[in-house]
Amino acid sequence: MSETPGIVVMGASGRMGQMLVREVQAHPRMRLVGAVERPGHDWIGQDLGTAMNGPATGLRVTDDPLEAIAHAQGVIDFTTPETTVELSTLTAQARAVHVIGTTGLSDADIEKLDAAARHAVIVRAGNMSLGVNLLTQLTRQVAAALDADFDIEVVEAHHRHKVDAPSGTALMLGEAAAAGRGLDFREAYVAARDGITGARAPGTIGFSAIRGGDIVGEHDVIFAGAGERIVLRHVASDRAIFARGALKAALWGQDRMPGHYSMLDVLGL
Ligand SMILES: NC(=O)C1=CN([C@@H]2O[C@H](COP(=O)(O)OP(=O)(O)OC[C@H]3O[C@@H](n4cnc5c(N)ncnc54)[C@H](OP(=O)(O)O)[C@@H]3O)[C@@H](O)[C@H]2O)C=CC1
Ligand SMILES: O=C(O)C1=N[C@H](C(=O)O)C[C@H](O)C1
Repeated sequence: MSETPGIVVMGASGRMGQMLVREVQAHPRMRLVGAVERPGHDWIGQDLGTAMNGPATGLRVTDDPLEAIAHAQGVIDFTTPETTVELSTLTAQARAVHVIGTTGLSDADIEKLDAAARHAVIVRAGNMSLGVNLLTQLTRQVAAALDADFDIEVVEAHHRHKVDAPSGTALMLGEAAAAGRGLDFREAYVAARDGITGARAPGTIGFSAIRGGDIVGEHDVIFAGAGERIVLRHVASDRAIFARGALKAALWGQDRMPGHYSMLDVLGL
């Protein structure tokens, strides 16, 4: 294994992309070897540091992921579902660890990632933070401990720019609750209530999404019974928690067997 793996950041100008660039640059056991943006983006051809309003780094932003990945051991990708799926074939060819934070992936997208993971290491999670991954385990335990009289609802809040709902984290928490309670997640899933919905169906898990301002990410798992309510909550106030998890995943993935892993594998939870 390389002592200091070379890392490429996809979507380098994004909210997560810029955070990831800073974290990789500051990491004592990583080297930033590439920064990729979409074709036509203003940053293409610019020095990455200058584009980020800082000192020059000598690294130019490219729109050619293949060129960027050629000499990398890891790619950290918080972009869009289309970009992530296309990239997975390139990372598999290059045998680079592909760390995926992108959410909003369809079942068909995930099947394509499974195919790429036959040849390369993919670590994917809708939330890379330690706190949320621990919360999934707690959610599973609480769902298993409480009887079916406790209705399960997941409420999430994010900034106004977020394009997918429910969030990837909400889905992780809902899946954990379904597993704990022995429910089929797809059958239990209820994501929208509007108008005359009828009374709440037993055995369902409801999802509600709030969008506004600059909320980084907040998630409640509510277990609502008769006369009492348990609320498990995670509040993210700094995107660095996601970036640090992603860096940990990129290091953990070095020299692993090909496979489609999660942050639970990385964190040993
Ligand atoms: N798993 C986790 O822990 C977390 C996951 N996320 C997820 O990460 C994703 C990104 O979030 P966020 O950073 O807020 O979003 P942004 O829109 O700020 O960033 C996405 C970046 O990807 C760029 N991009 C789009 N297409 C391509 C392409 N073909 N090649 C290279 N770059 C491309 C975008 O460029 P342009 O804007 O010009 O299109 C943009 O700069 C979302 O799915 C979000 O839900 C976010 C935080 C934590
Ligand atoms: O888009 C975001 O910002 C976030 N997305 C992830 C999600 O969909 O859960 C993780 C985090 O909540 C921030």
